[in-house]
Amino acid sequence: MTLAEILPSLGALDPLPRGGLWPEGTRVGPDGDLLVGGVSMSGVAARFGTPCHVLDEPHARARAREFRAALPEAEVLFAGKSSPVRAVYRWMAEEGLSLDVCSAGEVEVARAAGVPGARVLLHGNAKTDDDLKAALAHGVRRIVVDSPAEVDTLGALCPAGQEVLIRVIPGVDARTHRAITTGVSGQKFGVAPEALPAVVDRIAAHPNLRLVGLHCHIGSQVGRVAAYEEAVRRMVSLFPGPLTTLDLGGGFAAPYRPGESTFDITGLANRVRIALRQECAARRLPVPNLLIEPGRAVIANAGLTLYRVVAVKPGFVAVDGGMSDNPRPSLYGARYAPRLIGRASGARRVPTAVVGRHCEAGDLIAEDVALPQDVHPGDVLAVPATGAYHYAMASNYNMTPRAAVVSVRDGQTDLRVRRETISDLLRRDLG
Ligand SMILES: Cc1ncc(COP(=O)(O)O)c(C=O)c1O
Ligand SMILES: N[C@@H](CCCC[NH3+])C(=O)O
Repeated sequence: MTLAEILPSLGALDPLPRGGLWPEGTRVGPDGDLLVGGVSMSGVAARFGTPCHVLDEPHARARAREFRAALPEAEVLFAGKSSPVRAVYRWMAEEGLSLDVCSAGEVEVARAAGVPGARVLLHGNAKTDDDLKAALAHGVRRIVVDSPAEVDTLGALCPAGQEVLIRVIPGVDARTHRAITTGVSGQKFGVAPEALPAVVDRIAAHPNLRLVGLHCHIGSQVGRVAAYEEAVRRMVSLFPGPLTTLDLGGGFAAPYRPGESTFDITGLANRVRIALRQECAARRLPVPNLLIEPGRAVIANAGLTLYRVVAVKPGFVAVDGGMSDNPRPSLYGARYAPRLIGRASGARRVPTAVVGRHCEAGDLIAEDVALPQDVHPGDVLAVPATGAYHYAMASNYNMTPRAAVVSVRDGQTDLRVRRETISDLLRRDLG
């Protein structure tokens, strides 16, 4: 069936697709409004303005618990870069997750959220002295060394006994977008297997550093469980001797459009657990503590973004945000599934491109989505799956103030990050 054949058969209130795209418990009201966490989304748009990022707190917490339940023997670290919001770091810590950060800024969000350094791990391919100093000042327990030279820089700054891991390139192709494929040679992260022994020796020779394990991260928006199994086997084969820690990184995929599936966390747990035991037994190594660093798979589908329609042309609906709050279409060719909220429409559904307000033809959010033909300026659109790497990667392109972040739960709304103002932006411009 083609889209054109399906469109006229849809009713005035299109059902929400199943499968984890929207936060758990999201409902369509009889008036076409969308209720998330018991809160009216058109009400949120009216009260907080648009664009507005909304996070469903119970959904985020439930996904965090799911990871812990699937891998009770592992330490689950929330990838803080995916949603550097104090409340989110706090929820994750309350659910028993640790935190992975990669900059002084993320360390400070962790500190402000009350996440103790003992539960934080720092990584990054080009950590500045400021990043390292911020981490050490907060007592960050583990730091992932990404290059040979970093051993000396870190060793000179840190106290005796600093726990370190080494990020290694496992040579596993995650088969995701090239810009976020990080487990193969020819990209900037980690130490090649052949360079590993020299880095191990350099750490061993440093009085302040204590090597506890190896780290890898094969990429992001990875759908294949088998890629992680492969990574476990490769990583254990690279162990220079018994180590207490194997950090497999994150990257577990999230659905962005109807029909895409939620990552199989239980499948991951089973296959990784077996691979780890087998590989360690074969090499007569003790089984190390397993660490994983999910970001997107925890928080992406807890989030949605509300936009107001500003302009309409045949085939196009333009909204009051775009690549400044969502650079993912331009970076990775990502596409989303917006829906009209706030009113029911019986108008014919027509294939529509939802585009942003920025000065580039590539500034689009969705192509070929079935929207009612009568969508007009002032309408509100809701876009699911925006909880990860949206607020985190927002920019001020075209001097656009960044959007607010609001969280909802049990009918309650909390403003977590206030909307930026043009005065905020001008204050930095000293003339
Ligand atoms: C080292 C590391 N860990 C964890 C993550 C989290 O990735 P994701 O949000 O895709 O789970 C990233 C980002 O890809 C990363 O670079
Ligand atoms: N920012 C990317 C993923 C990179 C994750 C960080 N290593 C995204 O939105 O898909």
